[in-house]
Amino acid sequence: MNKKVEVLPDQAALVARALELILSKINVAIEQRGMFTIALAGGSTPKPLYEAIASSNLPWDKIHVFWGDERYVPADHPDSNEGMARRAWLDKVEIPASNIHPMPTTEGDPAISAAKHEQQLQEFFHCSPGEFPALDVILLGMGDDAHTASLFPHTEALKVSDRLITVGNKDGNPRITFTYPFINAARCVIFVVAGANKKPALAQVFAPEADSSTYPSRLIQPQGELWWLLDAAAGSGSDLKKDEG
Ligand SMILES: O=C1O[C@H](COP(=O)(O)O)[C@@H](O)[C@H](O)[C@H]1O
Repeated sequence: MNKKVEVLPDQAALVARALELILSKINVAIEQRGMFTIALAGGSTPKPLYEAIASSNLPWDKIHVFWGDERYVPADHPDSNEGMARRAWLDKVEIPASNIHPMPTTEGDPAISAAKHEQQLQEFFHCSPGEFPALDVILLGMGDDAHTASLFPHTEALKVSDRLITVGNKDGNPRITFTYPFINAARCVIFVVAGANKKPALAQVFAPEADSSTYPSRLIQPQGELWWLLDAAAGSGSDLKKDEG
């Protein structure tokens, strides 16, 4: 793993740096493999980043978009991660509909939806059950409880290591989420974290010893690059262990 930590002065600088990094990964992936695959985060932090990506002139037909987690609601629900990304980015650009790969959420049973998406991913990446394909970029946020994607503290999803997709649990409400080994198979994982409320969780995620079940973002140790992009409110003044690898 090659880990880099950057603390940016404010949210605008955070968005600009994340955009720069993603654009460079798009160029490399398309040059080397002819397409770029990215999984998006939900929540509030990435919205301005998605708006910035939408303003970029990109080869949309070569870009495939997935989600790292989803709330178990239809895409037109205000809580939907897919809905947020569509409004901020995907509805504004000429990306083919077949390049957008949302997590299914309308089957009435989250376990069925998770299994369906697992199969969709296996078909897209031409992989067998038990294989973990590598996305070019997985974008992640982190909650103030140190959850990432929908891998919440002390939930069953944290124990799932034989699948790409599982059912998450946020205070009794189901979510659909990438499993941690699937995230760890990525070529590049980028955390984008903003706000002073994330500071205590970050200190535990970066501590030499702490419990991964209590602080699930600790499980994210990808084979490829790991970037932690923090705004000053989240990252300044902390004794964060910086770059490794
Ligand atoms: O519920 C979620 O929260 C996390 C963190 O969101 P943020 O608004 O605090 O950045 C997010 O990464 C995840 O995708 C989302 O479903």
